[in-house]
Amino acid sequence: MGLGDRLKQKLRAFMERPGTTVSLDRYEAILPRILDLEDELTALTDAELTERALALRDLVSEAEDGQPFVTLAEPLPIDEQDLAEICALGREAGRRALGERAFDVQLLGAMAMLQGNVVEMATGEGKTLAAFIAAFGYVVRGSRVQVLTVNDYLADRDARWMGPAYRMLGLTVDAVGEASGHDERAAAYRCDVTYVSVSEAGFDFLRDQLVLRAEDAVMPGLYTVIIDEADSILIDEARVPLVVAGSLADVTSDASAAATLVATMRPGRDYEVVDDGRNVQLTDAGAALVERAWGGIHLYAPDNLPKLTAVNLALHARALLAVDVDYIVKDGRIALVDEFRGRVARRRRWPDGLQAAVEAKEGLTATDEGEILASITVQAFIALYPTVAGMTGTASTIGDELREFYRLEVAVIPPNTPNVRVDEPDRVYATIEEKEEALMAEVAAAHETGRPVLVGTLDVAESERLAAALREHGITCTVLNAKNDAHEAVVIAEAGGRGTVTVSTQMAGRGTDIRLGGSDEQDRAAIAELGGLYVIGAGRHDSRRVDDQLRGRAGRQGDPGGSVFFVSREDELIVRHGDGIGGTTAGDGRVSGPHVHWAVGHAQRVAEGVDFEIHRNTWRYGVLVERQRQVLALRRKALLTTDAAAELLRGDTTRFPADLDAVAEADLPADPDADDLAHAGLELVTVADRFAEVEEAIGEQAAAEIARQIALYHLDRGWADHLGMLADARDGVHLRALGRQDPLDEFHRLAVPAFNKLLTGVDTDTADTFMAARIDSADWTPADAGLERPSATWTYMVHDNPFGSEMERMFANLAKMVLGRR
Ligand SMILES: Nc1ncnc2c1ncn2[C@@H]1O[C@H](COP(=O)(O)OP(=O)(O)OP(=O)(O)O)[C@@H](O)[C@H]1O
Repeated sequence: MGLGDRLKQKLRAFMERPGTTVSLDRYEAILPRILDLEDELTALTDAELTERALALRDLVSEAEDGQPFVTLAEPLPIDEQDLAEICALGREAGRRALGERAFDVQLLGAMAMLQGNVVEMATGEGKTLAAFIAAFGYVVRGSRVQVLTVNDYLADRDARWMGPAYRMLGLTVDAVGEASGHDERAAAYRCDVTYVSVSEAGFDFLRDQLVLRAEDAVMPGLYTVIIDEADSILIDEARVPLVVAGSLADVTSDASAAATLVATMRPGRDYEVVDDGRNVQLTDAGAALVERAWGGIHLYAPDNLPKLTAVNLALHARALLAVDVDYIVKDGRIALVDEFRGRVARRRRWPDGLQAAVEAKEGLTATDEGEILASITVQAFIALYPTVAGMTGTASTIGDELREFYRLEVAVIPPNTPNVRVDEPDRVYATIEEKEEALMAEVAAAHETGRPVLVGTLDVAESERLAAALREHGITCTVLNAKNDAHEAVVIAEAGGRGTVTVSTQMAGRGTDIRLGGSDEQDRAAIAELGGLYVIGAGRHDSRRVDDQLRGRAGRQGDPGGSVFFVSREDELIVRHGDGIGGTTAGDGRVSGPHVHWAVGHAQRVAEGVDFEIHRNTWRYGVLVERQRQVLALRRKALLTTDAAAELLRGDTTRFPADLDAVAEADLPADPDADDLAHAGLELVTVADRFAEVEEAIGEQAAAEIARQIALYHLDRGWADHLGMLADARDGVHLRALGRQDPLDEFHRLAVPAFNKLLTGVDTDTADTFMAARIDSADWTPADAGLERPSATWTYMVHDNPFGSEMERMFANLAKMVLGRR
């Protein structure tokens, strides 16, 4: 079966997937038992309640030879009785300490999370409290818990907010943020429950992989993780590599010269945008222009590869990345915009020189990208936790991905109060202009009545354009986007007020709590009477989840509300994946017909299918590297915590010359072996003998420490080189894919022997360094032999390569073939 057939089969399976979710029957049956227990618990004093929770923990200790508060590699299993007891205690602590008694649906959510599921709970249904109960449950079953959030703010907020309830149950809790120092981090991770953003946790994990003394690591290990906004972290960010980079990289580039040159080029003549706007290539005329401008060079000569790369990157930056869509310029820096959240994506960079190309395009100073010292994708990082649970408002459409990539199931929790929001069918127009005209009229009509309106847009530029148009129509509105996020809290607080019109990017779509009647909710009843918040989407996103999150801003906790999306045939999603969508067009541009709505949904499903395939494909590349990383991590841990390096030297019988000065003077062939050395009359000594001498001179412990530091240096150096090599190999492999070899097989053919060489290389390099050095004091470090470690200076996330590949185009065409036209 060829690659194409395999892809076709997979895509078909994806399109025909069953939407199964976890049954809640079992958990519902426990609810009465929780009520009974609750009666008992309300009679206790606070101190007695704490005692009761601690008694649960003691059960684990007893099972583990009476050790107090043990942390197990995996939590003990949780049966019905445990679930009931945990939920009753959690509910009671929440009621007393926070003034919030968990609703039944929150308990269902907590129980489902305690069984290692991802729960879908609608906006405002109180996921924070449900997660607290689940976290408590995992701790009393012997685990430590990290609650992963999407940012520092939420980690801090939730740890503070839930803190009193945890403490009432005898648990310790803390948060880690970017500003936390080393000792604070170490202490926070040793609490029973730690709230931390996924990036901070990932960076700490990576930095721990680079420490030179075991006691400098901040994380005591990875146990249970509960993931907030699970779809966002597990799917949208899954492919993002977290990176720790060092300062020794050589940064010379032609970025700025290339940017100047490319700015003079004309689209169509000098370069072409291809693949539905996902790729760009130089024409012959363009290449000739570059060659002339750079003094008659031959651009495609191997020596000029760096120049060709610089031109290609500059073209990408110019033609495919747009300011106020993909990034904004803020305070003299490029800030990437997160496509799913509409926010500035903090600490994100484009990979492989693209960042520098965009900086050059905007006339900014290039920021250093450094050499990658350690790296892990979000998905691989999450996979390291033995126990995973999560929660989000939108999980049911990604059940398959969660199952395939994480072996997680989704439990859909019903809302506490039924959802009465009215979701109208999409309104489809022929052109963007007609669509926006109709959207204006819809906003104006709703605004006239005083009903609050939230207009959702796809990017910063669109939000600004629509806001300006609304103002021209005499409608006052507030804009919320990555550029003016400083006033977010105020804007959101008032977005549900009478007559308020808010134009926002996806920023308003997740985690924002829009209250009817504005912050004081004074007008609440009247606004509810008007129909509640009206969400109007200016276009559909590639992912249904983003649209659903936007809709979810209306109709929260049983409020009235409404939503509708406006779509045009010219929208990017429809152009790329919609196949025209059919229908007949009325005088105002409105398109109608039996298949129009189906066609819009179809375009979105194709986009999602493409994304899934790319995710799966990048993951296949990542699997091998991740396995290598794990092997290396074990090796490193052994070096760090045992005297493995000293053992190695002690047992090494390779002979080296005893007197290094004599070697310089001896008459030797280019690459001498031991025989050559002996022949030249040099005295030889084995590594083992030399090591014994050094031990004698500076003490066993000091010698072992020096051996350790040399080995760690070579291991880390080798890994950084390996990562660099793999990145280059991947690019090369894709070129080779055109030559019909399976690129993944090719990649493995390169990566496997390189890694094996790395592992053996560490041992020989360690011996070489040791023998070449003159170690006469315990203070000796590898830096004395010129082996400088790059300091782990930067942490960042690599932004998904935005420009398309052969692969993506292929998937999109296949998806269309598989789905067919109706
Ligand atoms: N059992 C409860 N009793 C009373 N109030 C509650 C209860 N549970 C949650 N709340 C309140 O509901 C609001 C929403 O809670 P929370 O922020 O946890 O929701 P969420 O599910 O995380 O929403 P989002 O999807 O917007 O993040 C909060 O103001 C919280 O205090």
